[in-house]
Amino acid sequence: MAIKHLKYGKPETERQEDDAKVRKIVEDTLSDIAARGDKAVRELSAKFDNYEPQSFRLTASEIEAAMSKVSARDMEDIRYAQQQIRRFAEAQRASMTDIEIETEPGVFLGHRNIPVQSVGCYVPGGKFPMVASAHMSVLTASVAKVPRIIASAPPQNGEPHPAIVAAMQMGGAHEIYVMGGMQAVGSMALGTESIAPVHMIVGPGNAFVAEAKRQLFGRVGIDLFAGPTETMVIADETAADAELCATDLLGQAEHGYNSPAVLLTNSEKLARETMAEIERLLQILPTAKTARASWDDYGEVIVCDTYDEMLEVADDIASEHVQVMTDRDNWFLDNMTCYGALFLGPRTNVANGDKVIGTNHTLPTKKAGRYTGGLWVGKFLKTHSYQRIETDKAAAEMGAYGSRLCMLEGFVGHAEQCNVRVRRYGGKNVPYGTAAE
Ligand SMILES: NC(=O)c1ccc[n+]([C@@H]2O[C@H](COP(=O)([O-])OP(=O)(O)OC[C@H]3O[C@@H](n4cnc5c(N)ncnc54)[C@H](O)[C@@H]3O)[C@@H](O)[C@H]2O)c1
Ligand SMILES: [Zn+2]
Repeated sequence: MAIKHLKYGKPETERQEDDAKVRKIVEDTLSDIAARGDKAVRELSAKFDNYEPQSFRLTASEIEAAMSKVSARDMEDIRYAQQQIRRFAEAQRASMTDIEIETEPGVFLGHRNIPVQSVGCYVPGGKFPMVASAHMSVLTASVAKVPRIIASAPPQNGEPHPAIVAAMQMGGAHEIYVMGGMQAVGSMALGTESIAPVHMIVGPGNAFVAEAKRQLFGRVGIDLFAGPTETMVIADETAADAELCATDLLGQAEHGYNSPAVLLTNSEKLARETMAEIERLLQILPTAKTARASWDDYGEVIVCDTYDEMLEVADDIASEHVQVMTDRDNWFLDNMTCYGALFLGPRTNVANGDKVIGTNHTLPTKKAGRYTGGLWVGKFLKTHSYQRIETDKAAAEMGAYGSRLCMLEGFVGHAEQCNVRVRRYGGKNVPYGTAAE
């Protein structure tokens, strides 16, 4: 087995120190919002976004005014993207059905999928106004029929971003706020004098946003841990070249200063050519400053001997995005178990997934792909079970088993819940505090 690193990112210990700093800042901020509500939110907004509006919530006429600034071409593109996302989300919704079966004569068990009743969708917009995140969260919640969908994005130069407002409104948001980062997530989850709290917070964001959601989990639901973007390219010489690999790595490294980009290949030649191509592109990419920081601190190049080794490394890293360009893309689809989403073959790419193709772009980071997939309509649905017994005979029979199994554990009160049914519906005399025969 030979797995060789041609380039390493920051060591794990340094990454953990960064995480600890973020954890502390978020903890203090959330306590402050819980204690001082709107006042705290106002101060944070002034400090981080230089934004102090009358109200953080947009009125109907402010929404209309913002939307009127969006060009017809942009509106049409947003509509197209939302159509693709809706189509796929509706098909996924249809895959989840309510069920009811008769497990024994007269015994009925079922489940119902019930929408979360209120959600807060965070749409990031610090570095880039992420219009697409509005489709991913708001529109998907609409397909799930969530009755109250509120959405928030940071201001851009002191104003709501027109295209984000349009995407939120077209996606079906019922309330639109202009708040950024931790203060948006914190106020929607905890509630303030002016914002009624929600039951669940969804959407991606920077390290502070992701950490705020993590800390709020329990008090509210969250979709998943979706922090700074990560990308992995799995490539061999048969399907990819240095230009494709380098472009796909830098395309996602530009998200911020802390976006891991990993090349995994079985060709040292392709690896070295890609590294050279990355240096060339970093001279001309207009967003090279952040892409360079990410590549220097978090970029990795790993060369394996075999496809099995590549699979093992890929599952271990569990990257958010995995672009596969090999002679066996479907083999990776069949065998990979830990990742956010797969992008198969050289003809598609992560940017398609980010913006338009229809799969959700809110995906697990920091190895969360080991225990969850990305945001999808199912995350907005709660699956609740129920049971019903329709015959006296079934009540007495199930009750007798139940009674004995309760007594096996010493639960006399539980057993009596069963016994009273055995007596009433089965006509049997089960003395109080004993197991039914
Ligand atoms: N995992 C996913 O599914 C996914 C999808 C899309 C985007 N992303 C990630 O979302 C992130 C978006 O980050 P962003 O920063 O551009 O936007 P953001 O909206 O997440 O954060 C911006 C806000 O952070 C606050 N802020 C600014 N400086 C701060 C500081 N020093 N401390 C605390 N808060 C501060 C401000 O209120 C600002 O409005 C990127 O890292 C991107 O990779 C992830
Ligand atoms: Zn992206």
